[in-house]
Amino acid sequence: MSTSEEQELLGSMRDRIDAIDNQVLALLNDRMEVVRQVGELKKNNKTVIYRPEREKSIIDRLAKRSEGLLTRPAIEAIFLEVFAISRNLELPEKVAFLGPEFSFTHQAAESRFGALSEYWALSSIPKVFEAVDTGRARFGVVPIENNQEGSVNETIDLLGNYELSIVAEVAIPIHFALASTHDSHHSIKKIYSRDIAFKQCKSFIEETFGEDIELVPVNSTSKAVKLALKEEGAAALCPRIAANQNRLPILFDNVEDSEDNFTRFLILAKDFINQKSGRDKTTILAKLSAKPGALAKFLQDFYDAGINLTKIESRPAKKGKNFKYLFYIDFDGHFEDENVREVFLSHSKRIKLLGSYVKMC
Ligand SMILES: C=C(O[C@@H]1C=C(C(=O)O)C=C[C@H]1O)C(=O)O
Repeated sequence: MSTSEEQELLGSMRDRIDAIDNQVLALLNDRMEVVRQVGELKKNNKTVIYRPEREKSIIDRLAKRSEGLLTRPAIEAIFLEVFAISRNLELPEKVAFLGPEFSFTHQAAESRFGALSEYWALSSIPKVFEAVDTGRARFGVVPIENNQEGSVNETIDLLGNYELSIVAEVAIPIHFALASTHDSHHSIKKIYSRDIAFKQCKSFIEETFGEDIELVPVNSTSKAVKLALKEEGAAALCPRIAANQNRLPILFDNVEDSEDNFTRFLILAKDFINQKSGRDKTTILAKLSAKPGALAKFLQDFYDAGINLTKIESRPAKKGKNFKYLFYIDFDGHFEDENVREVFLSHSKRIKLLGSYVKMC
């Protein structure tokens, strides 16, 4: 094919793409008009805007129906953004998250609430709880666990102290980059980062720098980037996006020890109840008496009801000198499922329901 024929073919294919885009745009506008009407209805009924179980059922249906090149993750990526824009149109809702900007929590929040939502970076997990509790933010996003390092105890304890609900969970892969103004690691004498990042990149640091390196923990990877930008001989271990946003060159990318490094985040709201989606997870806090066998009996009731527990974590109740414990428990199912209701009924005084939500992990 000659160059001019190729140009002509490319031109006609691009014309087809333009025509299809016109249709996609018109259809999206039609969709948004219906969404706006749903929003009106919800406002009149004072019902919640965000319905994760409905969004999941749309993606399930479309993934099953798709006959073209789009895979389920591709459909999910496109439609999660469409939903986020829809919700923003129904009612703009502020999303607080554990900052700073471009933190992993920010990435988790954006994966659910899209590019157009109003975000609010807060400097600590308690501040995110407080913002949602006082109504200054409609949603809060906080980390709950990393699959290499375990639970974020601060989040578990705060779930016990506040009356907030878990609306949804999000897991995102965690990748770290080593960024510095120096173009050789031999010039680097000091690395700034969060404590947890040093732990997750331990082998890389040892193999690259040996003993000859100072690791300086700071509160956030963004702060690490800012310090590394200013200081001679310094580097930051940070999310790639944090380095890029601050124009700090990346020397090594994906330096985490495990390729299988994920962090799970919770989306919190006040006065929020999810309807059943068919694939749900429920989280509770259980306060058990300090009698022998109390935990065994409690867990036996879940087993007898055919409920699959997916996580159990004990936390000190932090009261008195007799060392009582609270148990943070995740299990498959929705609080309205018959078998779950029965277990809840027989332990009503011991259980605090934190939420039932679409199981994503
Ligand atoms: C439009 C709705 O509100 C939100 C937006 C959705 C959408 O764009 O399809 C789906 C569920 C809700 O999170 C709805 O509830 O149907």
